[in-house]
Amino acid sequence: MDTNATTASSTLRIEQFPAETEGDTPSARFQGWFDAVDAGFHESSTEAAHLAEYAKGYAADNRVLWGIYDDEPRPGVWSPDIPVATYATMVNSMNVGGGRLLDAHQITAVTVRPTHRRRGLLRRLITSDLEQAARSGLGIAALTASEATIYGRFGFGAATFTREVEVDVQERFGLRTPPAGTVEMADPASLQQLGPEIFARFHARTPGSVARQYAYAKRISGQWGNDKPEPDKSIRAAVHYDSNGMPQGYVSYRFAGWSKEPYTMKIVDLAAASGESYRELWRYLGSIDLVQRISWSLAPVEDPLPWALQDGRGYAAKSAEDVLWLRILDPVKAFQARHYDGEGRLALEIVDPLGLAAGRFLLEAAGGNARVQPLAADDAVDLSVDVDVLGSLYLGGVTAGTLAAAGRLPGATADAVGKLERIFATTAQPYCITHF
Ligand SMILES: CC(=O)SCCNC(=O)CCNC(=O)[C@H](O)C(C)(C)COP(=O)(O)OP(=O)(O)OC[C@H]1O[C@@H](n2cnc3c(N)ncnc32)[C@H](O)[C@@H]1OP(=O)(O)O
Repeated sequence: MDTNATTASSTLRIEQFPAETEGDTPSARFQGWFDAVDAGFHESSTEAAHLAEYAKGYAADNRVLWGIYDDEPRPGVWSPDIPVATYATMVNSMNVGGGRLLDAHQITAVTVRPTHRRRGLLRRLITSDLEQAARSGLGIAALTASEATIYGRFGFGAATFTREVEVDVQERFGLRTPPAGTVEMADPASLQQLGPEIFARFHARTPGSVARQYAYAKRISGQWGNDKPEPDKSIRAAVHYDSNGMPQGYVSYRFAGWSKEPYTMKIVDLAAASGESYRELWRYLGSIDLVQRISWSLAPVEDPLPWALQDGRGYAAKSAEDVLWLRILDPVKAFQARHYDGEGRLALEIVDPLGLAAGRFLLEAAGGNARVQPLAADDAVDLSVDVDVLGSLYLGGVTAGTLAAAGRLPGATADAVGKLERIFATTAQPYCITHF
């Protein structure tokens, strides 16, 4: 795609391209694009030698990169090969309950140069991208947001949350359940292969989980550090095996250093294919000597751990953070894909400022499935819902009653809110430990 757009000072051109490498070297276009992303997120410029690794990973993810280029920069301005705005997309599966997976259109690497902000460049990129994604048949779009105030206007609502927790692992630490299986320390490099295998089973059983991009296996196994694709020797790892000797969970972690008191071990990544494995990994973490606290920034909001501990007060929940923001692109596809714990029949109008999901629909849920049919524009409906509010409701991370109390369902009767709540109610809180 090559779209021209004129501003007061220059002509801006939009390009869409894959992460290309020429042999072992990333293309000049990729280098310029990456430079702009680094600047947008206030990172140091990535060394040329590392770019090839990232380009390889982005190619494996099938990322589509977008750049807006200023072809007529003033003299002395940063190279015209470096875009004034960046944007990227890829498609990965999302667990939508009941073990069902739906492809999600993921948006990432959104930056606009300070000199070009608030001129509508993000709006231009995201509206054009969402239209393309909807046309290509994708039912839902997803992103993780740097700020909570940006994406609601484009139809995204916060849908999953995690908590930062600190667990006291001194004398008071202990689990109520007897040990099951064994936990072994592992060569972190083994997680390059084992990590994704176990994660795939966690993904299959966890509503809200999103499949992971290439970099994850590298980072959890210490082959890549957080800030560069070079080995991170501080990473340690352990694997839980069930009583049949099958690996069921892993944790990778690093020590926060002797200058930080209380002495703290930080979880880098923890994924378990069963509740038992989750508890056993914590039993292991609690047994590490010379450590007083385990910290984890991605604990589930409804964490079983404090209920598994003999002393639940050793578990301190700190801040909560939104992770996935969802945007319905195709209501029929998205709502029919989802699993339903609730039942009911609801006629709803979707209000969508971008028009993509707008319309009236009849949703009938029973036996875990829903049938969704478009209605005529003048058919009666139970209530109107903004598309960003539906994004928040989609996985059951918040109830319609809570959103009504927050004033996010204006004009809806208590009866209609009740219907909406019953249909979308889920027994499990959605949980996503994938950032992208
Ligand atoms: C998925 C991700 O990658 S999240 C990462 C997002 N990127 C960052 O946080 C990096 C730093 N920030 C930036 O690069 C830019 O400020 C961006 C990308 C957030 C916004 O880009 P811009 O081109 O300035 O946005 P644009 O001019 O298209 O604004 C569109 C609308 O969003 C609003 N908006 C843009 N940024 C923000 C913000 N940070 N907070 C609140 N509102 C915002 C604008 O006011 C405008 O509103 P309106 O249409 O109602 O008038």
